[in-house]
Amino acid sequence: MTLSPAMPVDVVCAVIRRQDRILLAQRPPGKRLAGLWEFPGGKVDPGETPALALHRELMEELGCEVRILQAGPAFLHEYPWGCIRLFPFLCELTSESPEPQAHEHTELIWDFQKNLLRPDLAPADVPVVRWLTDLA
Ligand SMILES: Nc1nc2c([nH]c(=O)n2[C@H]2C[C@H](O)[C@@H](COP(=O)(O)OP(=O)(O)OP(=O)(O)O)O2)c(=O)[nH]1
Repeated sequence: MTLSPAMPVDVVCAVIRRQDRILLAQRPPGKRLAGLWEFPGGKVDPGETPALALHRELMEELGCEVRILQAGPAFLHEYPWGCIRLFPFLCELTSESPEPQAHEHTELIWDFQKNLLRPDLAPADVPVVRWLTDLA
């Protein structure tokens, strides 16, 4: 008998670009992947589109507003606790947006795109960085 794999959890993330830097956020203690760096975002709620989820999560986590420049392909990643389907969006802050603040993360950094493949990046984000590199 073959078991059907569990349905992946849909997660959106924002690659927010400002000049040649990208915003990275450090996951807080007590959460899965604590201490690793990720692109801000989160789980898509039932009935929500990925784009709506992105705007909601960014307002909750960072208090900022973005314009979506490009939607990437969805990337599947299997963690020991389950599978996620990650929808990346290349974005920029809107001209009226407040500066992003870490409401839920330990720290935020604007890092150069060439530095994103760091060893402490969330593993599911590696293909997102490759997608970004291929866009350039
Ligand atoms: N937001 C975000 N989540 C990511 C990224 N890469 C990655 O593996 N994830 C994972 C971490 C979480 O398991 C899940 C997103 O969940 P979340 O951020 O909404 O909430 P959470 O930490 O409470 O999730 P969890 O511990 O319950 O899994 O996707 C990323 O770049 N951004």
